[in-house]
Amino acid sequence: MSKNKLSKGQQRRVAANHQRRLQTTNQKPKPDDSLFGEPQEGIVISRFGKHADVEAPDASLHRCNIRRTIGSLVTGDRVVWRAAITAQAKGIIEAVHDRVSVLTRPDFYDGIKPIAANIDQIIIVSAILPELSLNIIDRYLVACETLSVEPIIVLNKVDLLDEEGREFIDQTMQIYQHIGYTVLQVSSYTGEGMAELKSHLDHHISIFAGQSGVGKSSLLNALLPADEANIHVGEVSDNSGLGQHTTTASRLYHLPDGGDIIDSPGVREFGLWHLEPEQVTEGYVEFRDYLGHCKFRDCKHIDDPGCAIREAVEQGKITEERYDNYLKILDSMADVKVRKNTLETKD
Ligand SMILES: Nc1nc2c(ncn2[C@@H]2O[C@H](COP(=O)(O)OP(=O)(O)OP(=O)(O)O)[C@@H](O)[C@H]2O)c(=O)[nH]1
Ligand SMILES: [Zn+2]
Repeated sequence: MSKNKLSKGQQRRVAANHQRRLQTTNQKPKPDDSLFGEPQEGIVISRFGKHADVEAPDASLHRCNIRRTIGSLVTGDRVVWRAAITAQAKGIIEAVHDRVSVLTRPDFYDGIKPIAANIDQIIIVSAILPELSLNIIDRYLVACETLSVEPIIVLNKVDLLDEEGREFIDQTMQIYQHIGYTVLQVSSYTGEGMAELKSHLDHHISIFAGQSGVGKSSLLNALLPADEANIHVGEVSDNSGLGQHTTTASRLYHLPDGGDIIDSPGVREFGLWHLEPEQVTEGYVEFRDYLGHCKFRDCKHIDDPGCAIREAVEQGKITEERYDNYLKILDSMADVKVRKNTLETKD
């Protein structure tokens, strides 16, 4: 046997070593264990780009990198992470726990984008200024029902109402109270109704949803201690009547009287196009008693003969306001679907 040649046994060992090396190099590089502390639990307070701020059980805040294997990570996610040994370095988030709930919004390019995780209550903020839109409230309610997240309707800026206005609002809001929803009338200016709002936020992770300019930031500022309350409040521009989009990054705040609030710029309007019309129907709580009683099994509850829902509307058991918005929601969904398809075929 020549000196340069390997015996069969040596060749096998070399091949086996090579294979082992290949296997190890194919694995994702692991962070150097010596640079990080022990794995611990945490909650994502804010997520931006490639990083996230994680709150440790001792309430300290740590900027972290995110393992590439983690699919999506948003404010409110519960994670397993490890702090960096050196103070300046970033920690690393290694795993995400299953979510109790996830709030999403449609994205023309990415399909559906998560906005916030583990919320158990959505505060639908509305106001008489810029406008009181029952249609938008109904859209949010359907979204809440679909997500199985508890909604609370908060009507802000009641300081602007005179006696007549208050009567009108009381009556209008009864539409929602009659079908079992909690409605709170508040003013972030005068503090009216704020104690009741606080008590509804305790023990929950909530998110404020609502159109620009209804006063979401102002409410949050009023709920937080003065040194934390630096959320920018926008001016309602005179000509459009709509506030500017002033809130930028999504963030979780602990409230001094208990409970957490996630403030997110991504929830100005829930798109409902990724829901099926049946889900909108199911999202109308007061329809539930009548579903299954229509003449036709595939009744769309629009203009079908023998529709139990329409009959209930005619008899005043379901309010016309809610039913009209139901039709509008279905209509707008059809619109957006067409827009989305057009965009997709262009690609
Ligand atoms: N009269 C009155 N005005 C209020 C009240 N709360 C907020 N505003 C005003 O409403 C405008 C909009 O308030 P914001 O808190 O910026 O509204 P927002 O919902 O956070 O708006 P975006 O950040 O654009 O989504 C500001 O001019 C506030 O001063 C209130 O209780 N009463
Ligand atoms: Zn029907």
